[in-house]
Amino acid sequence: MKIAPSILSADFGHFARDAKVIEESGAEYIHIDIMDGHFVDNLTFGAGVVKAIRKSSKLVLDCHLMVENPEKYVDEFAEAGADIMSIHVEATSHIHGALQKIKNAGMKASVVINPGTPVDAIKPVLSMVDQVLVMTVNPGFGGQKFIPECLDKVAELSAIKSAKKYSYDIEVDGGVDDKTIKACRNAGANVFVAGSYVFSGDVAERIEKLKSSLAVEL
Ligand SMILES: O=C(CO)[C@@H](O)[C@H](O)COP(=O)(O)O
Ligand SMILES: [Fe+2]
Repeated sequence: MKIAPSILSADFGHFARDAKVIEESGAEYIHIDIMDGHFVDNLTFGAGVVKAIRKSSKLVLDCHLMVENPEKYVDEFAEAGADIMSIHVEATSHIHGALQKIKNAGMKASVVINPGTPVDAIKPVLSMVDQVLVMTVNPGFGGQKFIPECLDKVAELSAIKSAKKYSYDIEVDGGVDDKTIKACRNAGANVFVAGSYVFSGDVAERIEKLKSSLAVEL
């Protein structure tokens, strides 16, 4: 089980400081949301910010690209120090090639599906990915309400993983807090992104609360 605080909800003027706080609070990943203003109606930052965070943290940098044609940026993110590169199946006509490019560049390859996209859309690439990210809100903004229907897809991916003996992690992203995290875990997720929940209080306390919610029996 891994907690991935999203720096989309952190202080944009103090990423290095907030990355340290995340690390000291016991989270396993730092989730970095890259948005291009085309694939989603929001603009954030690019590989330069990943490079800066890499200098101040040893944590796994879990980069979630909400950009059109993400294959164009693979080398740039690898050089910046990204560990995991998540790309949306809806954002490229060449999902297999793009994931292969990420693996060839030495990063973990992760495929993402939006709330309106079925698991069928990524079945052909499930044997090759390190992680599947199931969006539990529509991408673009932090602080949105969790969409519980997305958990059926988490359960479906978990069943496929067991049946085919695949080894991908299942990550959920959007509206995750100390309550919704339990339903995500029960459906089969093992990586949990949380932005507004973690940063709207004491970061260490909130991460601890997420971890203790996960420790409660199924
Ligand atoms: O990818 C995204 C949003 O598109 C996320 O990673 C958000 O940053 C999650 O924020 P919360 O829903 O946890 O506030
Ligand atoms: Fe994200």
